[in-house]
Amino acid sequence: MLELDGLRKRYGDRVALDGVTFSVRPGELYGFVGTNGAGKTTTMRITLGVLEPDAGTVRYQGKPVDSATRRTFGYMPEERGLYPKMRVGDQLRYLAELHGLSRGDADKAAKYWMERLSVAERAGDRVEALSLGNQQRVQLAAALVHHPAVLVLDEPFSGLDPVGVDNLAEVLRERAAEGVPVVFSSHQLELVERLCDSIGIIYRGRMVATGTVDGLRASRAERVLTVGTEAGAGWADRIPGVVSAEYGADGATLLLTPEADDQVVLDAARALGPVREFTPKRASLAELFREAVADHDGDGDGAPAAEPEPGPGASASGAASADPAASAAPAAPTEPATAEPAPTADSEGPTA
Ligand SMILES: Nc1ncnc2c1ncn2[C@@H]1O[C@H](COP(=O)(O)OP(=O)(O)OP(=O)(O)O)[C@@H](O)[C@H]1O
Repeated sequence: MLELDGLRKRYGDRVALDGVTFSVRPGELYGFVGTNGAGKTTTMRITLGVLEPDAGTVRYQGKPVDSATRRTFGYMPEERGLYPKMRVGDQLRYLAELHGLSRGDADKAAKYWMERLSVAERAGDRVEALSLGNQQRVQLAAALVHHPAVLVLDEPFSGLDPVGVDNLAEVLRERAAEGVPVVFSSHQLELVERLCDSIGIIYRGRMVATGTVDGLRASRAERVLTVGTEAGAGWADRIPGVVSAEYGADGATLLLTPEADDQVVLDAARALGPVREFTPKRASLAELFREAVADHDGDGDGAPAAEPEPGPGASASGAASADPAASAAPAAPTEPATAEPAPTADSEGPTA
């Protein structure tokens, strides 16, 4: 199990993380979602030891994570970053060897992941000659090539075409099925809802919700029910637990408290005539996300607070989409895929 416990981080005066706690079980696919600037990248960088927290611990299998354990993790950083001048196949073999694979195993693993992620034809090309989407696939291969025990991926789906999205979703499901804890961040909430066992929502450096989507649905403040009936307006107004009701020609849309007994509502409607429809509305993750964020929004306007501009000295690497439901464009590669030293042969290393 991967456990993040009470992570805190400030950048100057800005509190980026304010006690981030969640855990990812073996075999669990965990979707980490949040508004821009909420703290996802900071959390992931701390998990991989690229950044030190001011407080808090990251544990794997019950022990604080050290650099040896981190070498067994697969990480896809938000800032991307492959060696632009290095050829795709050489790069993957090199990274696999850096993580301890023998030359032969590194070669096999590089070939396997280039096939799986559909970049095998580009094995001999320099990374800089690839389209951004294909660079992204190579970046994913780089995170996967050493058979990681844990996967931490910062917006792995951004910039992929629909085939690439499906391909990666299948790979992540497979890794999870083999018992790997997988955590990834994304602004594509429909995808996260479809794919993930558990979800964490971070807002302004705090976890505002975590659990399964069904669990989050069950704990929401209100439920929505559509009732198809010819009973006239006002029939549901006095039913205990009905917060509000909207009446139309085909029936009513009711807002219920979590404790309300929907069977009481059904009985009341049936007493007035036939009921043709009785449908609880399932909240989408996008709706749950907006509610969770609005509940924790200090200005009380129900809309997510805008991310303030970074202060002097802030990194520009947080560039991403402006909307939680939109996908981010991948950044140009700038740094190596791991926190390892730059290669010495056949490469000029990462550009600054
Ligand atoms: N190097 C830095 N220096 C100063 N402030 C920083 C730095 N990196 C991040 N921050 C700030 O910390 C907060 C969290 O940023 P972080 O990049 O972790 O958010 P995020 O959830 O990954 O955002 P996005 O979805 O936009 O990628 C933001 O307020 C950001 O401006």
